[in-house]
Amino acid sequence: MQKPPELSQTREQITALDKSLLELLSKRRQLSLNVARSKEVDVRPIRDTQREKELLERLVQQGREQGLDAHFVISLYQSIIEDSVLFQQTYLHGRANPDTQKQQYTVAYLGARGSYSYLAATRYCSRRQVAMIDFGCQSFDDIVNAVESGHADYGFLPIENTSSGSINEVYDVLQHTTLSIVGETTIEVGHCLLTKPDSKINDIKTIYAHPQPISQCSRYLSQYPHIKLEYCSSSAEAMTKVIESDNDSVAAIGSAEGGSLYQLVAIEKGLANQKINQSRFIVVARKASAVPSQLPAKTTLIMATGQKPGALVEALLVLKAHNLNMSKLESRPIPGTPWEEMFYIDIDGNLATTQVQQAIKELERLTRFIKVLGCYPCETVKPTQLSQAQLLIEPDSSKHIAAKVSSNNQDKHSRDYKSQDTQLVCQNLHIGAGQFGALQQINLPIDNTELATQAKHIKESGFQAIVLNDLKNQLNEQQLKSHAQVIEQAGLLCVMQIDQEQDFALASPIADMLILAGKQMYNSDLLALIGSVNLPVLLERNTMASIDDWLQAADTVLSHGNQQLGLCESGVRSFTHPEQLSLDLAGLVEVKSRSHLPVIVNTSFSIDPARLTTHANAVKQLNADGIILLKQDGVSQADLIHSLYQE
Ligand SMILES: O=C(O)C(=O)C[C@]1(C(=O)O)C=C[C@@H](O)C=C1
Repeated sequence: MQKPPELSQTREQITALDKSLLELLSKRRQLSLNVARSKEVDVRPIRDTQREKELLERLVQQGREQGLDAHFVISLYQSIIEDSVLFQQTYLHGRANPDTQKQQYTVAYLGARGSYSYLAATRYCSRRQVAMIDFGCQSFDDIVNAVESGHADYGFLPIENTSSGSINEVYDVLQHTTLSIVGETTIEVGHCLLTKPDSKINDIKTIYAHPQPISQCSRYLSQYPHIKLEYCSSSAEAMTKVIESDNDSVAAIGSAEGGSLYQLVAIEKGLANQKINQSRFIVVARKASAVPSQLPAKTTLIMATGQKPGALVEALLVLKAHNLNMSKLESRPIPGTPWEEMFYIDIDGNLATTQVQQAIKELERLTRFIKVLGCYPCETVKPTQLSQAQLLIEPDSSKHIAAKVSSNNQDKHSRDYKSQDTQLVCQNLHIGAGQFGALQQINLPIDNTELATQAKHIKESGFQAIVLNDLKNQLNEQQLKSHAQVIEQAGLLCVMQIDQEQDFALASPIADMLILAGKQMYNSDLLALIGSVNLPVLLERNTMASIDDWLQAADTVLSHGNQQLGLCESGVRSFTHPEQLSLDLAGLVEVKSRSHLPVIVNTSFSIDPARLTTHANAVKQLNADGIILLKQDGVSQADLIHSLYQE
């Protein structure tokens, strides 16, 4: 074997290379700032998931050429993109609130340097590239007082943790404050056992910690029943106790980063019960902030509905009616009024929009008390994923799998195989298991301006998605991508129909959902392909196919892994009117009773537009899980959709 280079020499090379990598990352960050500047001018959303998908796909390919694993490349770039998105958000939020721009912020937080609140505050300031003057406090009330009295610019309050849940005391403090929530930040909480350098785990007799880490590390602590637990008001206080102690038998629970500020070492790591342990903090300030429209925003409300039965449901229906997603609902008792609750609600939406304003106005009529606690940029960056197809499925090996699995095929579509109804979930479109989806099919070709106008009406009419078909004949890749972007900007999902084999490669990287056209129902290669993607798929019945054939084709798809499968009934050829399709309503009932898969009905080719309302309602009565309606020029289908959603 050839003698390897000296270890120290190789390490020097790695050190130099890492420095270059950091320089490149810093340059990339500056470029993303330029992107934010352009988006500020063009008023475009920060997030462009289509661009991210293209970027990831290219990088996976380039990485593969360099011998790098696709999953490694993806996870690396998901972090880089998260940083880029948050950096851009911070920049635009700062531009929209110029009076908050300072060289340094005084920040009030719980505990002292080294506490998790301190780490969250440091992270927040460093992203804003401002110096932080830290103002440690003994309690949440003290934090709020420090900001209200002007001693601090911002206060950091931990609001929830992924393992121990909501932090009730913070909700109680929020009931009475005049402060506004202006931001949020989430940090990874890596609990470690921190000791003086010479301590060993077997020597430890006392552990100091805040009650939250103690509850989050209960499984680890139960291994040492002889160790005494002493509660502290913050993790920083716990660390101080250890460093000030004159013996080596004491330890604290805290982060390795925090511990190093006290010269403590982490002798055990990963103490939390749950592998992913994160805490979300809210940032409060005296003045509310404005969130530019390009940023994903959250609005937090508190309200008291009174004790009338169903009052909360009524209030929540207002949010539903305005298509507002509620990402959190908490209730807390109101001091002095037993059995009455104050509700805390996080809405995904910007207070500046009429949608949110209108909802609040309606809530004001239904509630006894309502207050907006703040509107702020949402800092959760959901990572963009690539489908299996985009991760490049080797065609030969996929055929091999197809042969193997088909011999082990046991009626996967049947209710005997799976008793629960399958539900297709694609953002706000849910099909099956009691949820009804409404999709609008439009005719191509269409130009982007006209598409944007139509998409707006389609959204307003209550549909959740647009279906595009005849792709390859009508559009090139670029046009298809820009159509998908226009549809996404209208807040709708883009469903693409695979009419021929070439459509699959074109549509699967862009679409939110696929429909395999009935004429391809017997194409086993295409069934295998749609069975291998991580995308919801509807399998349309061939106009000549029996229900058995249809369900057998569904089994082929399910056998390849894709369980997000639904069926699409568009009509069958009848002997009475061979030139026109007729909707097989008896077939719909049969397939619903035999299979757990959701069934959506496409009325485009089988129903006379004059009788659409009657037929669409019949389809709903027969337990179909959704409907596809063809767009008709100059005809509004809003009333019809509305009636389908009435119980
Ligand atoms: O290209 C953009 O529009 C960017 O904002 C840059 C970037 C990136 O960092 O690559 C970040 C966010 C977008 O979602 C897509 C890409």
